[in-house]
Amino acid sequence: MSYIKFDDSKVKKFVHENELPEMQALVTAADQELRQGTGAGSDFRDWLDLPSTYDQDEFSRIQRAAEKIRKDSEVLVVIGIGGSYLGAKMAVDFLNGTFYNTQPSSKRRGVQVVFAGNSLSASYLQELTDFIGDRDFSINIISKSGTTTEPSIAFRLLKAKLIKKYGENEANQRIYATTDAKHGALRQEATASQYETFVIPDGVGGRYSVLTPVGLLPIAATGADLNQLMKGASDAAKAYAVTDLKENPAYRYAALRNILYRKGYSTELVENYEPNLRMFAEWWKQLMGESEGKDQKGIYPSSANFTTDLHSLGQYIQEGLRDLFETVIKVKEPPYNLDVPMDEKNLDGLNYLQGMSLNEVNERAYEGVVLAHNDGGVPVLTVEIPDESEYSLGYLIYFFEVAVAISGYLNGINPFNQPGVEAYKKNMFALLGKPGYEELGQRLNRELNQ
Ligand SMILES: O=P(O)(O)OC[C@H]1O[C@H](O)[C@H](O)[C@@H](O)[C@@H]1O
Repeated sequence: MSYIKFDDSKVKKFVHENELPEMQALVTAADQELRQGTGAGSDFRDWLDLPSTYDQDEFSRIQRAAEKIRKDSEVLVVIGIGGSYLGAKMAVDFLNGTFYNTQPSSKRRGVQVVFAGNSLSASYLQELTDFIGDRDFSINIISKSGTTTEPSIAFRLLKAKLIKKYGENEANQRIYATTDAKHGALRQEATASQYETFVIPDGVGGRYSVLTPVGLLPIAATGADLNQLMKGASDAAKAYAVTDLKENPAYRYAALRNILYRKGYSTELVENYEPNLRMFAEWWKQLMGESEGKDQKGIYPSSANFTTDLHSLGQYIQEGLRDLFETVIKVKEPPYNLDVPMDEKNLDGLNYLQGMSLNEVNERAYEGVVLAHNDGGVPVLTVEIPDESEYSLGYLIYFFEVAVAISGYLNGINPFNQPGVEAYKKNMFALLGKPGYEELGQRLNRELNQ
């Protein structure tokens, strides 16, 4: 029995029964490319075995650092963007719930965790600085390259606040740098200022890095169980190492989304029925979008939060352009449940739900939505995890990581690079007057003034 329940019954109408078995040969070939390193981008496959081969010493150091942060800080500011942001944020929200940061400290397992360096908004940074106020805080700066503009600017500003409060020596002991083992500006600064550092392994790209120190330190700062997280991922690594599509739901998911894509279903909406999974979709969008959107092709990864968006996007999903398919991430047993209360007056007419639990209502909503969207021409896949534990999250992360790698090879692209993200950066540098970009700057300014 698979730990994750993958339900593909609601794509049957859209996929002929021969199609999946006919994908087996291609999936087997993609699996070989991935496992034997014969596919494109093979230098970036170290996430595959990471859940069982990670550096135990560093893992213990992360836990000790998290303990120190929990003792000497009320707030941890995590600075990073893209893969150096989304995984940690997604996991912190998933494991701790929507109101974690606003809970009184007596109810929280760890420190408040806030994120910076994921936009260029001055207002956001000012509000975040005000949120910290005079309270004790630490910084975890995360950047693989060490040169990304957004986190670098945020780090300058927040480091200045830290130094002002504690002086340079103590400030340096409150800065934790997660970066490349040897290269990059952040590595240089960390060495010079003697920050405690953690390594983003060479063979792990940003969007595959949540189970490295990138995600692990912020997650540990909330008091979550890292061992269980890694155990879930390593059990998934074993479960999803089989090539047979009948036995491997992650590969089946990859194959089905490729079958659907070839039929013109070019947008995938990942959906949830639990608000603490909102950020999961954001993490998933980077994983899918940067992995697959290249060579002028790829499924467009999008998301919706239910039942919220049934009252906004619901109309489009039901009756708009028929190029959508949905992947629902479902939690079998959410951490809490409530009964719908009885109301004597029954003015809202809801007494027929009396005694029913809210989770049951949510479940009926899910079932109703799947059938309605199916009738409207939308294929629906469901990925169900038993609960919101660390173990389940580790399992789920690995499910999507291995699925997108296979899916990318099925679609004939390199799932591990992201050349396209450089284009805007070059333009931005040129427009900001960065040395070395003068010629491009002149051309862009002429274009802007036309
Ligand atoms: O960790 P960093 O080097 O700062 O990179 C952060 C992010 O920025 C880049 O633009 C890439 O598109 C992402 O793949 C990466 O995760």
